[in-house]
Amino acid sequence: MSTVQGKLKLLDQTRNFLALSKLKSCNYVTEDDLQNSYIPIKTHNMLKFGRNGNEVNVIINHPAISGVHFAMWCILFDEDSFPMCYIKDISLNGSKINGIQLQKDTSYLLRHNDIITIDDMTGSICAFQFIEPIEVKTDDTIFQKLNINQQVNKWCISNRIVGNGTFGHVLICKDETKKPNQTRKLKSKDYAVKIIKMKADRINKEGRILLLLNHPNIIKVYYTSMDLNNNLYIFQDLATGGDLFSYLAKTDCLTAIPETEALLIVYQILLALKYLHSRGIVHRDLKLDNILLESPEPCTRITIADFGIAKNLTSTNGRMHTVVGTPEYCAPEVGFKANREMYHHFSRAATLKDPDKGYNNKCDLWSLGVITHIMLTGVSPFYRDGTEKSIIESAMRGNINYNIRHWEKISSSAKDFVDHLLKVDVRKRFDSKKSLDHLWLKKHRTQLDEIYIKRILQGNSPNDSLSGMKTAKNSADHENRVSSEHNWKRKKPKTMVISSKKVKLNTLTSYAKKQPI
Ligand SMILES: Nc1ncnc2c1ncn2[C@@H]1O[C@H](COP(=O)(O)OP(=O)(O)OP(=O)(O)O)[C@@H](O)[C@H]1O
Repeated sequence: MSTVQGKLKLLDQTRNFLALSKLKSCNYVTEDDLQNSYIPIKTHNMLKFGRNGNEVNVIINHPAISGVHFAMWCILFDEDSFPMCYIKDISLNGSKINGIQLQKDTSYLLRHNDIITIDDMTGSICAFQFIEPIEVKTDDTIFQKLNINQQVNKWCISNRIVGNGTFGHVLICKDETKKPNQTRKLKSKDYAVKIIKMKADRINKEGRILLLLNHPNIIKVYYTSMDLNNNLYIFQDLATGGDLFSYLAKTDCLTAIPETEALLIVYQILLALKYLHSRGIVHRDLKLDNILLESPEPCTRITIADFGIAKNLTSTNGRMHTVVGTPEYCAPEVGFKANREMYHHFSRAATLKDPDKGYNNKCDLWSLGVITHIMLTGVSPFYRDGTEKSIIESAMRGNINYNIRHWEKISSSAKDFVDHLLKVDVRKRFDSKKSLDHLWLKKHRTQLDEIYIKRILQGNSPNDSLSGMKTAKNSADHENRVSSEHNWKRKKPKTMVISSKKVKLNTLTSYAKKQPI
Protein backbone atom coordinates (compact mmCIF):
# COMPACT_ATOMS: atom_id res chain seq x y z
CA MET A 1 0.00 0.00 0.00
CA SER A 2 1.25 3.44 -0.82
CA THR A 3 0.95 5.95 1.96
CA VAL A 4 0.00 9.61 2.11
CA GLN A 5 3.16 11.67 2.58
CA GLY A 6 1.85 15.19 2.07
CA LYS A 7 -1.28 17.06 1.14
CA LEU A 8 -2.32 19.89 -1.11
CA LYS A 9 -4.94 22.18 0.37
CA LEU A 10 -7.15 23.82 -2.23
CA LEU A 11 -7.25 27.58 -1.71
CA ASP A 12 -9.74 30.26 -2.76
CA GLN A 13 -11.93 29.28 -5.72
CA THR A 14 -9.62 26.50 -6.91
CA ARG A 15 -12.16 23.75 -6.20
CA ASN A 16 -14.49 25.23 -8.87
CA PHE A 17 -11.99 24.50 -11.65
CA LEU A 18 -11.11 20.96 -10.64
CA ALA A 19 -12.46 17.62 -11.76
CA LEU A 20 -11.22 14.08 -11.48
CA SER A 21 -9.91 12.44 -14.62
CA LYS A 22 -11.17 9.11 -15.87
CA LEU A 23 -7.79 7.50 -15.18
CA LYS A 24 -9.38 5.43 -12.44
CA SER A 25 -6.76 2.66 -12.53
CA CYS A 26 -3.97 4.90 -11.32
CA ASN A 27 -5.87 7.78 -9.78
CA TYR A 28 -6.02 7.64 -6.04
CA VAL A 29 -7.61 11.07 -5.66
CA THR A 30 -11.31 10.78 -4.79
CA GLU A 31 -14.36 13.05 -5.01
CA ASP A 32 -14.26 13.16 -1.21
CA ASP A 33 -10.72 14.57 -1.33
CA LEU A 34 -11.91 17.34 -3.64
CA GLN A 35 -14.96 18.03 -1.47
CA ASN A 36 -12.74 18.22 1.61
CA SER A 37 -10.32 20.48 -0.31
CA TYR A 38 -7.29 18.26 0.41
CA ILE A 39 -5.50 16.30 -2.31
CA PRO A 40 -3.21 13.57 -0.93
CA ILE A 41 0.32 13.05 -2.30
CA LYS A 42 1.34 9.41 -2.04
CA THR A 43 4.52 7.43 -2.56
CA HIS A 44 4.90 5.63 -5.90
CA ASN A 45 2.31 7.69 -7.68
CA MET A 46 2.97 10.49 -10.08
CA LEU A 47 0.25 13.08 -9.54
CA LYS A 48 -0.39 15.20 -12.64
CA PHE A 49 -2.50 18.32 -12.97
CA GLY A 50 -3.65 19.84 -16.26
CA ARG A 51 -6.40 20.16 -18.83
CA ASN A 52 -5.99 16.84 -20.65
CA GLY A 53 -8.15 14.27 -18.85
CA ASN A 54 -6.35 11.42 -20.64
CA GLU A 55 -3.00 12.29 -19.15
CA VAL A 56 -3.59 13.86 -15.75
CA ASN A 57 -5.08 12.74 -12.45
CA VAL A 58 -6.70 16.06 -11.60
CA ILE A 59 -8.20 18.15 -14.39
CA ILE A 60 -7.99 21.93 -14.15
CA ASN A 61 -10.63 23.36 -16.48
CA HIS A 62 -9.28 26.64 -17.72
CA PRO A 63 -7.95 27.71 -21.14
CA ALA A 64 -4.68 29.03 -19.68
CA ILE A 65 -3.80 25.58 -18.32
CA SER A 66 -1.60 23.22 -20.37
CA GLY A 67 -2.53 19.61 -21.16
CA VAL A 68 -0.20 18.53 -18.39
CA HIS A 69 0.64 21.60 -16.35
CA PHE A 70 2.68 20.28 -13.47
CA ALA A 71 3.53 16.96 -11.86
CA MET A 72 4.19 16.04 -8.24
CA TRP A 73 5.63 12.98 -6.60
CA CYS A 74 6.97 11.80 -3.32
CA ILE A 75 10.19 9.90 -2.58
CA LEU A 76 10.77 7.98 0.63
CA PHE A 77 14.35 6.70 0.96
CA ASP A 78 13.42 4.15 3.64
CA GLU A 79 10.90 3.75 6.40
CA ASP A 80 12.98 5.82 8.83
CA SER A 81 13.34 8.83 6.56
CA PHE A 82 11.15 11.84 5.98
CA PRO A 83 9.30 11.98 2.67
CA MET A 84 10.48 14.37 -0.01
CA CYS A 85 7.72 15.80 -2.20
CA TYR A 86 8.73 17.40 -5.48
CA ILE A 87 6.99 19.52 -8.10
CA LYS A 88 7.95 19.94 -11.76
CA ASP A 89 6.33 22.50 -14.05
CA ILE A 90 5.95 21.34 -17.66
CA SER A 91 3.51 23.99 -18.89
CA LEU A 92 3.50 26.81 -21.41
CA ASN A 93 2.31 29.51 -19.03
CA GLY A 94 4.23 28.37 -15.98
CA SER A 95 3.57 27.89 -12.27
CA LYS A 96 4.84 29.68 -9.19
CA ILE A 97 5.86 28.80 -5.66
CA ASN A 98 5.32 31.64 -3.18
CA GLY A 99 5.03 34.06 -6.09
CA ILE A 100 8.33 33.01 -7.74
CA GLN A 101 8.24 31.50 -11.20
CA LEU A 102 9.44 27.89 -11.58
CA GLN A 103 11.91 27.03 -14.27
CA LYS A 104 10.21 24.70 -16.75
CA ASP A 105 11.24 21.03 -16.58
CA THR A 106 13.11 21.56 -13.31
CA SER A 107 12.09 19.74 -10.12
CA TYR A 108 11.81 21.57 -6.82
CA LEU A 109 11.50 20.20 -3.32
CA LEU A 110 8.24 21.35 -1.74
CA ARG A 111 8.45 22.80 1.75
CA HIS A 112 5.76 23.07 4.39
CA ASN A 113 3.22 25.82 3.62
CA ASP A 114 4.57 26.52 0.13
CA ILE A 115 1.84 28.16 -1.96
CA ILE A 116 1.67 26.90 -5.54
CA THR A 117 -0.20 29.13 -7.98
CA ILE A 118 -1.04 29.20 -11.66
CA ASP A 119 -1.77 32.70 -12.97
CA ASP A 120 -3.14 34.23 -16.14
CA MET A 121 -3.21 37.91 -17.17
CA THR A 122 -6.00 38.66 -14.71
CA GLY A 123 -4.48 37.00 -11.66
CA SER A 124 -4.42 33.63 -9.97
CA ILE A 125 -6.47 30.82 -11.57
CA CYS A 126 -5.83 28.29 -8.86
CA ALA A 127 -3.82 28.04 -5.69
CA PHE A 128 -2.71 25.13 -3.51
CA GLN A 129 -0.98 25.05 -0.15
CA PHE A 130 1.47 22.21 0.44
CA ILE A 131 1.14 20.61 3.87
CA GLU A 132 3.93 18.36 5.11
CA PRO A 133 3.70 15.71 7.84
CA ILE A 134 4.29 17.32 11.22
CA GLU A 135 7.67 15.69 12.05
CA VAL A 136 9.41 17.11 8.97
CA LYS A 137 8.71 20.67 10.04
CA THR A 138 10.31 20.42 13.42
CA ASP A 139 13.53 18.43 12.98
CA ASP A 140 16.25 21.06 13.29
CA THR A 141 18.62 19.03 15.44
CA ILE A 142 20.42 17.33 12.58
CA PHE A 143 23.40 19.73 12.53
CA GLN A 144 24.23 19.00 16.16
CA LYS A 145 23.53 15.28 15.80
CA LEU A 146 25.87 14.91 12.83
CA ASN A 147 28.29 17.56 14.03
CA ILE A 148 28.25 19.31 10.65
CA ASN A 149 28.21 22.91 9.50
CA GLN A 150 25.07 24.52 8.16
CA GLN A 151 26.98 26.94 5.94
CA VAL A 152 29.97 25.92 3.81
CA ASN A 153 31.30 28.62 1.54
CA LYS A 154 28.34 29.77 -0.61
CA TRP A 155 26.33 26.64 0.18
CA CYS A 156 23.56 26.60 2.76
CA ILE A 157 22.72 23.10 4.00
CA SER A 158 19.13 22.28 5.02
CA ASN A 159 17.88 19.81 7.62
CA ARG A 160 16.44 17.49 4.94
CA ILE A 161 18.12 14.10 4.42
CA VAL A 162 17.66 12.58 0.94
CA GLY A 163 19.53 9.38 1.65
CA ASN A 164 21.97 7.60 3.93
CA GLY A 165 24.73 5.16 3.13
CA THR A 166 27.40 3.31 5.05
CA PHE A 167 29.76 6.24 4.74
CA GLY A 168 27.68 9.31 4.06
CA HIS A 169 24.55 11.27 4.71
CA VAL A 170 23.08 13.13 1.74
CA LEU A 171 21.24 16.38 2.50
CA ILE A 172 19.46 19.05 0.49
CA CYS A 173 21.30 22.36 0.09
CA LYS A 174 21.07 25.65 -1.79
CA ASP A 175 23.62 27.73 -3.62
CA GLU A 176 23.21 31.05 -1.78
CA THR A 177 24.53 33.07 -4.72
CA LYS A 178 21.64 31.86 -6.86
CA LYS A 179 18.83 33.87 -5.26
CA PRO A 180 15.95 34.47 -7.70
CA ASN A 181 17.33 37.12 -9.96
CA GLN A 182 15.35 40.28 -10.61
CA THR A 183 15.24 40.08 -14.38
CA ARG A 184 14.31 36.44 -14.79
CA LYS A 185 12.59 36.00 -11.41
CA LEU A 186 13.09 32.23 -11.49
CA LYS A 187 13.14 30.05 -8.41
CA SER A 188 16.63 28.78 -7.60
CA LYS A 189 17.41 25.07 -7.82
CA ASP A 190 17.94 22.63 -4.96
CA TYR A 191 21.24 20.75 -4.74
CA ALA A 192 22.49 17.81 -2.69
CA VAL A 193 25.52 17.52 -0.44
CA LYS A 194 27.04 14.21 0.58
CA ILE A 195 28.77 14.49 3.93
CA ILE A 196 31.31 11.84 4.92
CA LYS A 197 33.09 11.54 8.23
CA MET A 198 36.70 11.00 7.12
CA LYS A 199 39.57 9.44 9.00
CA ALA A 200 42.18 12.10 9.77
CA ASP A 201 44.76 10.84 7.27
CA ARG A 202 42.35 9.98 4.47
CA ILE A 203 42.36 11.96 1.24
CA ASN A 204 39.26 13.04 -0.59
CA LYS A 205 39.39 10.46 -3.40
CA GLU A 206 35.68 10.52 -4.18
CA GLY A 207 35.55 14.30 -4.63
CA ARG A 208 38.77 14.32 -6.64
CA ILE A 209 37.50 11.77 -9.12
CA LEU A 210 34.04 13.33 -9.41
CA LEU A 211 35.40 16.82 -10.04
CA LEU A 212 37.25 15.43 -13.08
CA LEU A 213 34.09 14.05 -14.65
CA ASN A 214 31.54 15.69 -16.89
CA HIS A 215 28.91 13.36 -18.35
CA PRO A 216 25.08 13.58 -18.44
CA ASN A 217 24.83 10.18 -16.77
CA ILE A 218 27.29 10.78 -13.94
CA ILE A 219 26.28 12.88 -10.98
CA LYS A 220 27.62 16.41 -11.42
CA VAL A 221 29.81 17.63 -8.58
CA TYR A 222 30.46 21.36 -8.14
CA TYR A 223 32.58 21.77 -5.07
CA THR A 224 34.18 19.79 -2.25
CA SER A 225 35.42 20.94 1.12
CA MET A 226 36.69 19.51 4.42
CA ASP A 227 35.88 21.08 7.81
CA LEU A 228 37.87 21.07 11.05
CA ASN A 229 35.98 17.96 12.26
CA ASN A 230 37.15 15.99 9.22
CA ASN A 231 33.74 16.09 7.58
CA LEU A 232 34.04 15.98 3.82
CA TYR A 233 31.30 17.85 1.92
CA ILE A 234 30.64 16.97 -1.72
CA PHE A 235 28.19 19.44 -3.31
CA GLN A 236 26.39 17.99 -6.28
CA ASP A 237 23.21 17.96 -8.35
CA LEU A 238 20.14 16.67 -6.57
CA ALA A 239 18.55 13.62 -8.21
CA THR A 240 14.89 14.26 -7.50
CA GLY A 241 13.56 10.85 -8.53
CA GLY A 242 15.25 8.82 -5.79
CA ASP A 243 17.41 5.79 -6.51
CA LEU A 244 16.70 2.72 -8.61
CA PHE A 245 16.29 0.55 -5.52
CA SER A 246 13.38 2.72 -4.31
CA TYR A 247 11.94 2.84 -7.81
CA LEU A 248 11.82 -0.96 -8.08
CA ALA A 249 10.88 -1.60 -4.43
CA LYS A 250 7.20 -0.87 -4.69
CA THR A 251 5.95 -3.93 -2.86
CA ASP A 252 7.49 -6.37 -0.41
CA CYS A 253 9.53 -7.50 -3.39
CA LEU A 254 11.43 -5.66 -6.08
CA THR A 255 9.23 -5.31 -9.16
CA ALA A 256 10.44 -5.90 -12.71
CA ILE A 257 10.06 -3.03 -15.15
CA PRO A 258 9.13 -3.31 -18.83
CA GLU A 259 11.99 -4.35 -21.06
CA THR A 260 11.96 -1.07 -22.99
CA GLU A 261 12.28 0.91 -19.79
CA ALA A 262 15.16 -1.28 -18.60
CA LEU A 263 16.84 -0.93 -21.98
CA LEU A 264 16.94 2.86 -21.74
CA ILE A 265 18.45 2.67 -18.25
CA VAL A 266 21.05 0.12 -19.38
CA TYR A 267 21.90 2.32 -22.36
CA GLN A 268 22.55 5.32 -20.13
CA ILE A 269 24.64 3.30 -17.67
CA LEU A 270 26.71 1.92 -20.55
CA LEU A 271 27.35 5.39 -21.96
CA ALA A 272 28.59 6.45 -18.52
CA LEU A 273 30.75 3.32 -18.14
CA LYS A 274 32.30 3.78 -21.57
CA TYR A 275 33.15 7.36 -20.60
CA LEU A 276 34.59 6.30 -17.22
CA HIS A 277 36.57 3.33 -18.48
CA SER A 278 38.07 5.30 -21.35
CA ARG A 279 39.45 7.66 -18.69
CA GLY A 280 40.86 4.83 -16.59
CA ILE A 281 38.21 5.11 -13.89
CA VAL A 282 36.43 2.08 -12.47
CA HIS A 283 33.36 2.59 -10.27
CA ARG A 284 33.57 -0.74 -8.38
CA ASP A 285 30.28 -0.32 -6.50
CA LEU A 286 27.55 -0.19 -9.13
CA LYS A 287 24.22 -1.24 -7.61
CA LEU A 288 20.57 -0.19 -7.57
CA ASP A 289 21.19 2.25 -4.69
CA ASN A 290 23.82 4.13 -6.69
CA ILE A 291 21.75 4.66 -9.83
CA LEU A 292 19.77 7.88 -9.34
CA LEU A 293 16.69 9.02 -11.26
CA GLU A 294 15.71 12.54 -12.27
CA SER A 295 12.05 11.67 -11.77
CA PRO A 296 10.38 8.36 -10.82
CA GLU A 297 8.93 7.55 -14.25
CA PRO A 298 9.97 5.77 -17.43
CA CYS A 299 12.25 7.60 -19.86
CA THR A 300 13.94 9.66 -17.21
CA ARG A 301 17.61 10.62 -17.07
CA ILE A 302 19.65 8.47 -14.73
CA THR A 303 22.97 9.33 -13.12
CA ILE A 304 25.59 7.13 -11.48
CA ALA A 305 26.54 8.29 -7.99
CA ASP A 306 28.73 7.18 -5.07
CA PHE A 307 32.32 7.09 -6.27
CA GLY A 308 33.46 6.32 -2.71
CA ILE A 309 35.48 3.26 -3.76
CA ALA A 310 36.06 4.20 -7.39
CA LYS A 311 39.61 3.77 -8.65
CA ASN A 312 41.59 5.90 -11.04
CA LEU A 313 43.76 3.40 -12.89
CA THR A 314 45.81 5.93 -14.82
CA SER A 315 48.36 5.95 -12.01
CA THR A 316 48.58 2.14 -11.68
CA ASN A 317 49.30 -0.82 -13.93
CA GLY A 318 45.63 -1.17 -14.81
CA ARG A 319 44.81 -3.96 -12.40
CA MET A 320 43.30 -3.77 -8.93
CA HIS A 321 43.89 -6.04 -5.98
CA THR A 322 41.65 -4.67 -3.25
CA VAL A 323 38.53 -6.62 -2.42
CA VAL A 324 35.81 -3.98 -2.40
CA GLY A 325 32.18 -3.59 -3.44
CA THR A 326 28.90 -5.12 -2.39
CA PRO A 327 28.88 -8.95 -2.56
CA GLU A 328 25.53 -9.19 -4.30
CA TYR A 329 26.75 -7.12 -7.27
CA CYS A 330 30.40 -8.05 -7.09
CA ALA A 331 32.25 -9.90 -9.87
CA PRO A 332 33.80 -13.21 -8.78
CA GLU A 333 37.35 -12.19 -9.77
CA VAL A 334 37.24 -9.27 -7.31
CA GLY A 335 37.93 -11.97 -4.80
CA PHE A 336 35.29 -11.96 -2.13
CA LYS A 337 35.72 -15.14 -0.14
CA ALA A 338 32.89 -17.02 1.45
CA ASN A 339 35.16 -17.48 4.45
CA ARG A 340 36.61 -14.23 5.72
CA GLU A 341 39.58 -15.96 7.35
CA MET A 342 40.84 -16.63 3.86
CA TYR A 343 41.70 -12.96 3.42
CA HIS A 344 45.29 -11.87 3.49
CA HIS A 345 44.30 -9.07 5.83
CA PHE A 346 40.98 -7.41 6.38
CA SER A 347 40.37 -3.93 7.61
CA ARG A 348 37.90 -1.97 5.53
CA ALA A 349 39.06 -3.88 2.51
CA ALA A 350 40.99 -7.05 1.90
CA THR A 351 43.77 -7.54 -0.60
CA LEU A 352 44.04 -10.40 -3.05
CA LYS A 353 46.79 -12.78 -1.95
CA ASP A 354 48.10 -13.46 -5.40
CA PRO A 355 49.57 -10.26 -6.94
CA ASP A 356 49.36 -11.81 -10.42
CA LYS A 357 45.60 -12.11 -10.21
CA GLY A 358 43.87 -8.79 -9.74
CA TYR A 359 40.89 -7.56 -11.71
CA ASN A 360 40.09 -4.86 -14.24
CA ASN A 361 37.25 -2.53 -15.26
CA LYS A 362 35.07 -5.43 -16.37
CA CYS A 363 33.98 -5.79 -12.73
CA ASP A 364 31.57 -2.88 -13.47
CA LEU A 365 30.04 -4.85 -16.34
CA TRP A 366 29.31 -7.79 -14.05
CA SER A 367 27.50 -5.41 -11.68
CA LEU A 368 25.52 -4.03 -14.62
CA GLY A 369 24.61 -7.63 -15.47
CA VAL A 370 23.18 -8.09 -11.96
CA ILE A 371 21.30 -4.76 -12.17
CA THR A 372 19.86 -5.66 -15.60
CA HIS A 373 18.80 -9.09 -14.34
CA ILE A 374 16.94 -7.47 -11.44
CA MET A 375 15.27 -4.83 -13.65
CA LEU A 376 14.04 -7.46 -16.12
CA THR A 377 12.90 -10.12 -13.68
CA GLY A 378 12.68 -8.58 -10.21
CA VAL A 379 15.06 -11.36 -9.13
CA SER A 380 18.57 -10.88 -7.84
CA PRO A 381 20.54 -13.60 -9.68
CA PHE A 382 22.91 -14.78 -6.95
CA TYR A 383 20.97 -13.86 -3.84
CA ARG A 384 20.12 -17.39 -2.62
CA ASP A 385 19.46 -17.21 1.13
CA GLY A 386 20.89 -13.69 1.34
CA THR A 387 23.99 -14.57 3.36
CA GLU A 388 27.30 -13.24 2.10
CA LYS A 389 28.58 -16.82 1.88
CA SER A 390 25.77 -18.08 -0.34
CA ILE A 391 25.88 -15.00 -2.58
CA ILE A 392 29.63 -15.34 -3.15
CA GLU A 393 29.47 -19.09 -3.79
CA SER A 394 26.61 -18.68 -6.20
CA ALA A 395 28.33 -15.84 -8.13
CA MET A 396 31.51 -17.99 -8.39
CA ARG A 397 29.45 -20.67 -10.12
CA GLY A 398 27.73 -18.03 -12.25
CA ASN A 399 24.83 -20.25 -13.24
CA ILE A 400 21.77 -18.29 -14.25
CA ASN A 401 18.47 -20.08 -14.46
CA TYR A 402 16.69 -18.67 -17.51
CA ASN A 403 13.90 -21.19 -17.14
CA ILE A 404 12.16 -19.49 -14.25
CA ARG A 405 8.84 -17.87 -15.11
CA HIS A 406 10.27 -14.39 -14.58
CA TRP A 407 12.19 -14.73 -17.88
CA GLU A 408 9.22 -16.01 -19.88
CA LYS A 409 8.23 -12.70 -21.47
CA ILE A 410 11.74 -11.34 -21.92
CA SER A 411 13.26 -11.25 -25.41
CA SER A 412 16.06 -13.65 -26.27
CA SER A 413 18.39 -10.74 -27.08
CA ALA A 414 17.90 -9.31 -23.57
CA LYS A 415 18.72 -12.71 -22.05
CA ASP A 416 21.78 -12.99 -24.27
CA PHE A 417 22.91 -9.53 -23.16
CA VAL A 418 22.68 -10.45 -19.48
CA ASP A 419 24.45 -13.71 -20.20
CA HIS A 420 27.40 -11.90 -21.77
CA LEU A 421 27.80 -9.66 -18.74
CA LEU A 422 27.46 -12.38 -16.12
CA LYS A 423 30.35 -14.44 -17.49
CA VAL A 424 32.59 -15.74 -14.71
CA ASP A 425 35.46 -15.92 -17.21
CA VAL A 426 36.50 -12.27 -17.51
CA ARG A 427 37.96 -12.79 -20.99
CA LYS A 428 34.55 -13.84 -22.27
CA ARG A 429 32.69 -11.01 -20.51
CA PHE A 430 31.76 -8.02 -22.69
CA ASP A 431 33.35 -4.65 -22.01
CA SER A 432 31.29 -1.44 -22.27
CA LYS A 433 32.00 -0.96 -25.96
CA LYS A 434 31.02 -4.51 -26.91
CA SER A 435 27.94 -4.27 -24.70
CA LEU A 436 26.83 -1.13 -26.53
CA ASP A 437 27.21 -3.06 -29.79
CA HIS A 438 25.15 -6.01 -28.54
CA LEU A 439 22.05 -6.82 -30.60
CA TRP A 440 19.67 -5.91 -27.75
CA LEU A 441 20.85 -2.30 -27.93
CA LYS A 442 21.84 -2.26 -31.56
CA LYS A 443 18.42 -3.09 -32.93
CA HIS A 444 16.86 -0.16 -31.02
CA ARG A 445 19.80 2.17 -31.38
CA THR A 446 18.03 4.80 -33.54
CA GLN A 447 15.13 5.11 -31.11
CA LEU A 448 17.43 5.04 -28.10
CA ASP A 449 19.51 7.86 -29.54
CA GLU A 450 16.41 9.86 -30.39
CA ILE A 451 14.99 9.51 -26.88
CA TYR A 452 18.39 10.17 -25.37
CA ILE A 453 18.79 13.45 -27.23
CA LYS A 454 15.20 14.70 -26.89
CA ARG A 455 14.35 13.52 -23.39
CA ILE A 456 17.58 12.93 -21.56
CA LEU A 457 19.72 15.74 -22.88
CA GLN A 458 17.09 18.33 -23.79
CA GLY A 459 14.58 17.38 -21.10
CA ASN A 460 11.46 17.33 -23.31
CA SER A 461 8.56 15.33 -21.93
CA PRO A 462 6.62 13.36 -24.57
CA ASN A 463 4.74 10.71 -22.67
CA ASP A 464 4.91 7.85 -25.11
CA SER A 465 8.59 7.87 -26.09
CA LEU A 466 9.02 4.19 -25.36
CA SER A 467 5.87 3.01 -27.05
CA GLY A 468 7.45 2.58 -30.47
CA MET A 469 10.04 0.15 -29.16
CA LYS A 470 8.87 -3.44 -29.30
CA THR A 471 11.22 -5.56 -27.28
CA ALA A 472 9.43 -8.35 -25.48
CA LYS A 473 6.24 -9.90 -26.88
CA ASN A 474 4.27 -8.36 -24.11
CA SER A 475 5.00 -7.00 -20.72
CA ALA A 476 2.99 -8.26 -17.85
CA ASP A 477 5.32 -6.24 -15.64
CA HIS A 478 3.73 -3.13 -17.01
CA GLU A 479 0.43 -4.03 -15.42
CA ASN A 480 2.17 -4.76 -12.14
CA ARG A 481 3.57 -1.32 -12.12
CA VAL A 482 0.59 0.85 -12.90
CA SER A 483 -2.22 -0.93 -11.23
CA SER A 484 -1.38 -1.87 -7.70
CA GLU A 485 -1.12 0.13 -4.54
CA HIS A 486 2.30 -0.23 -3.02
CA ASN A 487 4.30 0.46 0.02
CA TRP A 488 8.05 -0.02 0.22
CA LYS A 489 11.04 0.20 2.46
CA ARG A 490 14.59 -1.17 2.35
CA LYS A 491 13.71 -4.75 3.07
CA LYS A 492 14.94 -7.57 5.24
CA PRO A 493 15.96 -10.65 3.29
CA LYS A 494 13.60 -13.56 3.01
CA THR A 495 13.45 -16.66 0.86
CA MET A 496 10.96 -18.06 -1.57
CA VAL A 497 10.52 -21.20 -3.64
CA ILE A 498 10.16 -20.21 -7.26
CA SER A 499 10.60 -23.47 -9.11
CA SER A 500 7.61 -25.62 -9.95
CA LYS A 501 9.88 -28.67 -9.48
CA LYS A 502 10.24 -27.61 -5.86
CA VAL A 503 13.92 -26.87 -6.25
CA LYS A 504 14.67 -24.23 -3.70
CA LEU A 505 16.32 -21.43 -5.61
CA ASN A 506 15.82 -18.64 -3.15
CA THR A 507 16.88 -16.06 -5.70
CA LEU A 508 14.62 -13.62 -4.16
CA THR A 509 13.19 -10.31 -5.06
CA SER A 510 12.96 -9.02 -1.56
CA TYR A 511 16.09 -7.97 0.20
CA ALA A 512 17.84 -5.47 2.34
CA LYS A 513 19.90 -2.53 1.16
CA LYS A 514 23.34 -3.97 0.70
CA GLN A 515 26.31 -2.47 2.43
CA PRO A 516 29.62 -2.30 0.60
CA ILE A 517 32.87 -3.45 2.11
N1 LIG B 1 22.91 13.55 -5.52
C1 LIG B 1 21.95 12.84 -4.94
N2 LIG B 1 20.66 13.18 -5.11
C2 LIG B 1 19.67 12.46 -4.52
N3 LIG B 1 19.87 11.39 -3.74
C3 LIG B 1 21.14 11.00 -3.53
C4 LIG B 1 22.25 11.69 -4.11
N4 LIG B 1 23.38 11.06 -3.74
C5 LIG B 1 23.00 10.03 -2.97
N5 LIG B 1 21.67 9.99 -2.83
C6 LIG B 1 20.89 9.01 -2.02
O1 LIG B 1 21.64 8.74 -0.85
C7 LIG B 1 21.95 7.34 -0.78
C8 LIG B 1 23.33 7.17 -0.14
O2 LIG B 1 24.30 7.86 -0.92
P1 LIG B 1 25.70 7.21 -1.28
O3 LIG B 1 25.47 5.88 -1.94
O4 LIG B 1 26.52 8.18 -2.05
O5 LIG B 1 26.29 7.03 0.19
P2 LIG B 1 27.34 5.95 0.69
O6 LIG B 1 27.54 6.13 2.15
O7 LIG B 1 28.57 6.02 -0.16
O8 LIG B 1 26.52 4.62 0.39
P3 LIG B 1 27.05 3.13 0.35
O9 LIG B 1 26.57 2.51 1.61
O10 LIG B 1 26.38 2.55 -0.87
O11 LIG B 1 28.52 3.21 0.17
C9 LIG B 1 21.83 6.82 -2.20
O12 LIG B 1 21.49 5.46 -2.24
C10 LIG B 1 20.72 7.70 -2.78
O13 LIG B 1 19.44 7.17 -2.48
